[in-house]
Amino acid sequence: MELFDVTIVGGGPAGLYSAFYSGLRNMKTKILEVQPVLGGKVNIYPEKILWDVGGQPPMQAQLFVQNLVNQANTFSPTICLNTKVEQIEKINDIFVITTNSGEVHYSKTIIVAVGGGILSPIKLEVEGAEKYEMTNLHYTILGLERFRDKKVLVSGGGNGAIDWAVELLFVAKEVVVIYRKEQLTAHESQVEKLKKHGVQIMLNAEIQSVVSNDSKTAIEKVVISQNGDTYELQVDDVLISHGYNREKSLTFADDIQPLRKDDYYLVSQGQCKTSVPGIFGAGDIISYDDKVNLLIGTFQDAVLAVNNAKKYIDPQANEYGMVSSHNEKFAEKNKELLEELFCKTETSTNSK
Ligand SMILES: Cc1cc2nc3c(=O)[nH]c(=O)nc-3n(C[C@H](O)[C@H](O)[C@H](O)COP(=O)(O)OP(=O)(O)OC[C@H]3O[C@@H](n4cnc5c(N)ncnc54)[C@H](O)[C@@H]3O)c2cc1C
Repeated sequence: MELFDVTIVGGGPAGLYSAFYSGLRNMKTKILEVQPVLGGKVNIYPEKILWDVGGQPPMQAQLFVQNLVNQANTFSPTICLNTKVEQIEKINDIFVITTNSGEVHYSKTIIVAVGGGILSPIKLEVEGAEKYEMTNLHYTILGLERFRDKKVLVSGGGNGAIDWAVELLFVAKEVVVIYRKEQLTAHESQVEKLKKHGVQIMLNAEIQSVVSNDSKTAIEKVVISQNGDTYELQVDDVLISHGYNREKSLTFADDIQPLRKDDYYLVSQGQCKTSVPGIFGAGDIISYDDKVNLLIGTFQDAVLAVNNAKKYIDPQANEYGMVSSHNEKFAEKNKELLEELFCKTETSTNSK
């Protein structure tokens, strides 16, 4: 039986930063992630340019994930992909974690970082729509270039849909947005951008059916109902952003049920502690007053969760860790990085 100090359930931003910080605090760390890749729901929007992560230049989400994964690997945690945690129980002070394949993992503490659970996009409820998923019906943007000079219909009015519509403005020939409600619910500044570009926004509107092209391989027209009327719209591509179904996969044994909100989010008892000693939470899964689910918040949660896990294992441990970058663990790495930097500066000076 290999016993870990911390087992992190979920390899999204909260889990990845927890792994980094846990290594910094000398804890033997493991990440269990259900998907074949790390990064969590940032993988839903790989092309999006992130502007709101403190101190980071604007960068595409896929690069941000790569940076997070590299940082998480700094102290070489054990990482198990394709591993869905199904049940957590506590036996003789050790957490016993069972996965979908029947494997069992053992840990002194747990950090639950499962975000919104296992997400899958809510599909377009139109007969036969699924057969166009291989061609021009999309539930995410994987490569903006694909939409160059196309007429794209975006269905949805929340942040996800409107962020995509704004990105498409730079490549698509035309963007049309339809939304079933009276008002778009996305950030005002993004909605403003659409309006400035003269994007057609149809409210109180829904896709009623789709009409395929002659070869029946792709959607050619979309039939839209709006306020009792019906319209046909010629399209090249259809992008659906109707939210996500969430699988509440993770269960806890009866004697270690953390306090939950809405039967799902773990209610924070302060400092990312849950109501069960030894189980901590970080990122979108943890709920407290005025919580905003953003990337920056996941990092602070992760630090608190890890520091409390450390304290749980070793009550004598320094309560708040240390100013991270002053940690002596970086001394050797700093030397290497500074030498590299010095070499680069020398080479560029010599070549002038
Ligand atoms: C469309 C969209 C755009 C966004 N844009 C921004 C933005 O511009 N700026 C910003 O700051 N934030 C943005 N966010 C929010 C940000 O992505 C989240 O706050 C962040 O990803 C939360 O990280 P997390 O690690 O808590 O959860 P997640 O990213 O959800 O990661 C949780 C991980 O846990 C795994 N998991 C779940 N259940 C299990 C299980 N039982 N066993 C094993 N693994 C499991 C999941 O597969 C996933 O990898 C956006 C979110 C969305 C949906």
